[in-house]
Amino acid sequence: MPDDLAAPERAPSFPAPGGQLPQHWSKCFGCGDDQPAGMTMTFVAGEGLDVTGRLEVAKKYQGGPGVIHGGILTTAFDEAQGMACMSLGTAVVTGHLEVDFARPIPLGSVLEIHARIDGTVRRKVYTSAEARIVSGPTADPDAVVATSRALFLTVGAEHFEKVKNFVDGTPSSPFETSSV
Ligand SMILES: CCCCCCCC(=O)SCCNC(=O)CCNC(=O)[C@H](O)C(C)(C)COP(=O)(O)OP(=O)(O)OC[C@H]1O[C@@H](n2cnc3c(N)ncnc32)[C@H](O)[C@@H]1OP(=O)(O)O
Repeated sequence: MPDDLAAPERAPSFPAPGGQLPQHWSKCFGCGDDQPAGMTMTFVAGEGLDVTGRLEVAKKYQGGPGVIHGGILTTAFDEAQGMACMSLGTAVVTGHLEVDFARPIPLGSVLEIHARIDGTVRRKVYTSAEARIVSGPTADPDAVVATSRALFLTVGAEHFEKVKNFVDGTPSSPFETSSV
C-alpha cells in the first residue's frame, strides 16, 4: 500500500447510506439479474466509500466437497470491491486482486462482504474487503472467513470501445459511470 494515498470524495450519484445499489450491468456474472448463470449479488451503500454485499452460497458454487469454490469467492470479492469503486462516480476495471482464504465456507451459507476504497493514487484505486458468514450452518457474524485486497484502474469509455463487438446484451449504466 503506497504512503501517498489520496482520500477521494464520494460521488453525488452514489446511493445514500443504507440504500440499495443498482446492478452496474444486467448481464454481469456477479450482480446482473439477466444472467442465468450468475451470482445475483446485492449491495447496500455504506457511510463512506464502502459497500456491503450479500452472496447466497448455492450448491452450484461447490468446489471442494461441501464448500464454496475459491474462484467463486474470488469473484465475489472482485464484484464487491468493484462496487465500492462506484462511489467514485468513475468506471473502473480490476488490475490486480488477491484473496486469503481463512476458514471453510459451507454450501448454504449467506456471506456478507464489506468492501471499501482505502485510497487513490492517480488512476489507481486501492481497495480491501472481508467476508463473514451471517447465516447458515457455521454462521458467526464476528468471524472473518476471508479477506481480499485489490487494485482497480479508472478507465474511460475507450476501454470498452475496444470490445464492443463482443457484448452480449444491451449495455446499461445506472450511475452513468460505466459503459458495461
Ligand atoms: C464496476 C463494478 C464491479 C465490477 C466487478 C468486476 C470488475 C472486473 O472484473 S473488470 C474485468 C477484469 N479486468 C480487466 O479486464 C482489465 C484488463 N487490463 C487492462 O485493461 C489494463 O491492464 C488496465 C486498464 C488495468 C491497465 O492498463 P493501462 O490503463 O494502460 O494502465 P497503465 O498506464 O499501464 O498503468 C497505470 C498505473 O497502474 C499500474 N498498474 C496497472 N496494472 C497493474 C497491476 N496489475 N498491478 C499493479 N499495478 C498496475 C501501473 O504501474 C501504473 O502505475 P503508476 O501510475 O504508478 O505509473
